[in-house]
Amino acid sequence: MNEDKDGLYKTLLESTKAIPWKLNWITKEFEYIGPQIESLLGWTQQSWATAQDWIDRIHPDEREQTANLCISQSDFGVDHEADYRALTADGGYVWVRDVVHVIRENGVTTALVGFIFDISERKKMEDVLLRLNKQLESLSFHDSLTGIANRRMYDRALQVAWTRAQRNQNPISLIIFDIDQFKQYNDHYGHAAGDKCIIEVADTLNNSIIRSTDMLARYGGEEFVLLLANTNKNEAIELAETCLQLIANKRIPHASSTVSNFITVSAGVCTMIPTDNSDPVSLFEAADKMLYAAKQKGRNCIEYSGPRSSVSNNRNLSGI
Ligand SMILES: Nc1nc2c(ncn2[C@@H]2O[C@H](COP(=O)(O)OP(=O)(O)OP(=O)(O)O)[C@@H](O)[C@H]2O)c(=O)[nH]1
Repeated sequence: MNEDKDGLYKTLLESTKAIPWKLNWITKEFEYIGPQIESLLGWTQQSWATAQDWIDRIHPDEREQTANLCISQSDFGVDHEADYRALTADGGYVWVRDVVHVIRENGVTTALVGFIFDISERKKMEDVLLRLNKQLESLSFHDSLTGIANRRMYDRALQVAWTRAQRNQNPISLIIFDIDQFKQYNDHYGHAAGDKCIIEVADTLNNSIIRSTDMLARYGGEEFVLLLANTNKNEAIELAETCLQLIANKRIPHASSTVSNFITVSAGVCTMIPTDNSDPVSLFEAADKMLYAAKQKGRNCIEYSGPRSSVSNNRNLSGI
């Protein structure tokens, strides 16, 4: 009767997808491993003699960590599980999950029994999801037309840069650029040409960036913001002037402009050293006011509040 029962259990265990095993924790020798292991990894049942065989067949990247976890948990008598890549007989790897139950006698671990599950499909799906999530995250922070940062990313970057400037009492500058008479451009050349023009202006502005802490974003429509951490007023004005010149150099025809025969932009510049209770929105509002002033002044120019600072420029502005 007992033999029948044992036979039944063995048949059941050996017909599951999960691979059963038992390891003597005193001798560190395998007492049993299901025959399914051979179809999963290619190694024969007999080749699993000791715990070392198991350790040797774990991918080197997670070998030490997995073995250490298993040894310490087993010694402490704690059931555990581990995901790792198991070496196949032909030199490949398969992602598996090992679920381990610890058997103790009088407070001493005597054996481990466990199941090995093939989780390679799940891992593949996880990789795909991870890649998709990364893509999605990147898309949600980038403008789809120009590929530069979008307003969402700008808002986040501004918050970080503002807090840092507040803490270190450094100047922070913002330049808002707006393409002049862009409605007329669209009306004259069509919306598709308008899109191309926005891309070219974005690329040109982006090329003016020389510090890793500078960030250009498309704020909306034909409006761009250039956020400049640790940049004083003089430096920001000079950079804005460089940008206007770089765009003029592109000589993008704009036949219906009353300002020039080519695309021009206006810019508002603002620099602040944040005080304790100041708000980053105030930086944008002040720069926007200056942009409005530049438009009022006739466009294709830069406006900033107050006199130019006398602090010498230490930004290595790109040549024009
Ligand atoms: N092609 C294209 N046009 C856009 C896009 N976003 C906004 N626009 C257009 O940009 C134009 C902006 O027009 P306005 O805000 O009147 O400003 P403007 O004509 O540039 O005039 P000023 O700013 O005063 O010089 C509108 O005609 C919008 O339709 C876009 O993604 N692609």
